[in-house]
Amino acid sequence: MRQDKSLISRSDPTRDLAFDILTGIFEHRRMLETTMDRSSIKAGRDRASAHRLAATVLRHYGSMTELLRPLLKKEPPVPVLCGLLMGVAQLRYLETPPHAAVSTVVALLRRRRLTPFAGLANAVLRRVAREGAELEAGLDHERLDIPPWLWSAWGDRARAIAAGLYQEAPLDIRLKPGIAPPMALPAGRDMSPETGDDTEDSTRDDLPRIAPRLLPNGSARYPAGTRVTLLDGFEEGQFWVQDAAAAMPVLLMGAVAGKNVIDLCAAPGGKTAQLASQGAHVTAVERDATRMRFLKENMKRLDLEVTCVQADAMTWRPKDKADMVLLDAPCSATGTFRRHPDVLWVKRPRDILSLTQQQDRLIDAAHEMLPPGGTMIYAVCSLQDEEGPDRVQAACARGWALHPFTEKEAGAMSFAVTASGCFRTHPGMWPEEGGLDGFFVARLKRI
Ligand SMILES: C[S@@+](CC[C@H](N)C(=O)[O-])C[C@H]1O[C@@H](n2cnc3c(N)ncnc32)[C@H](O)[C@@H]1O
Repeated sequence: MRQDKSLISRSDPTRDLAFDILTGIFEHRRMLETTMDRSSIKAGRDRASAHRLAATVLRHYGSMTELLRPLLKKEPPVPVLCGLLMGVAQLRYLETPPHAAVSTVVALLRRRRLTPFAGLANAVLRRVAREGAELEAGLDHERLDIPPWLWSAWGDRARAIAAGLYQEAPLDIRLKPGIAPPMALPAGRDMSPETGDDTEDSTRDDLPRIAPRLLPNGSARYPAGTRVTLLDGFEEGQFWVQDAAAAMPVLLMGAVAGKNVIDLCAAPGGKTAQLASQGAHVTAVERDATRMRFLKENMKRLDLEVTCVQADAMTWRPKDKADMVLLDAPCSATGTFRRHPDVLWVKRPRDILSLTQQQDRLIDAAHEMLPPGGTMIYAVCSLQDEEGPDRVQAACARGWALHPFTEKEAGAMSFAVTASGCFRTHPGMWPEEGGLDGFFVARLKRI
């Protein structure tokens, strides 16, 4: 295949940013959003395309690495592998024309002072372009695309969970009571094809709109890629972003109107908004100053009144005991891999241990915020037993009793109620409705 010289010299913000994201993850364990935030590339279309390319590599990382194995005499340096994987992703999944997929990666490696590997990349990617289907035959994608430590930790749930990896997550919102969900612009039609900037309002007004899907738990669901800030009613504070599974901890609290609820670990405030919009008197506690600022901005946009406390929930105590505590604890977030496929490759087993220690301390702190008989809802967006059922079991030896959920309480998601009465979802569930994030929720009563 002839190399296109014009592509070699041209700048390529999409692939540059995707490469920075991937090397950030695999060389420095830096989360994808951190690289996006730091990037000087600002055009919306470049950022969206870079995100899509990097996320495609992350979703297929294991199987694409395996596909490359017979074509490489030895393991290449990490940045070279990242470049090669970008090429394979474009060839196998993104329908990029082969000459463009190959030449742009070769050009990228040259720009990044990896010229000695340009010939290798050219030869390897040309073979993938020709023989990709045969090279891929027989690979167990689900098994390979989940890091081995997570696959074994998920046990017999692993294959079902992994099935959720290949579907980009939709956009879910929750609406304030009495508000109808707005129509949306089709994803990708909201930016100018020339500049990548947001389209003018007047241009947008001419585009056709699509209706959301109304989920049985009251969430409204839009196709992946829909931009929430462009939905009518966003500025007016009529709704907020929240995955359908993330809405369940508050829905499982039952009637909260008029109750004093302490919302521990509250930012950016999805659950705070749910509680406040249902009439609870909410005290939102958040340790991180920047995240607390987001929470306050969100409550202002939504016109919801909430008492905000910037403090460490491990040491902060309320003047009066609460009627209920919601503890949405910091966790590994492995349940969010559809939206954040980087969690799979950034998190390590040792992170789990440190998180479980924090979770236990926060559960103990919540104990002191409730009267005897008071209820805490414990939630994590983690798929790990250590952060879910094991924490509940440990709490039951320290002054708590599990108060099981009934299937009726879980409504349309009764399938997620476990034998012990906890609530547990994973990304492979509810495929007919477009999938769910992974969440674990338990109701504990202070003894
Ligand atoms: C899973 S997120 C919470 C999501 C939030 N409940 C929502 O629904 O939008 C966990 C939050 O806990 C905060 N956090 C972690 N440790 C904390 C602590 N010791 N005290 C208070 N907040 C903490 C983090 O800064 C983060 O914002």
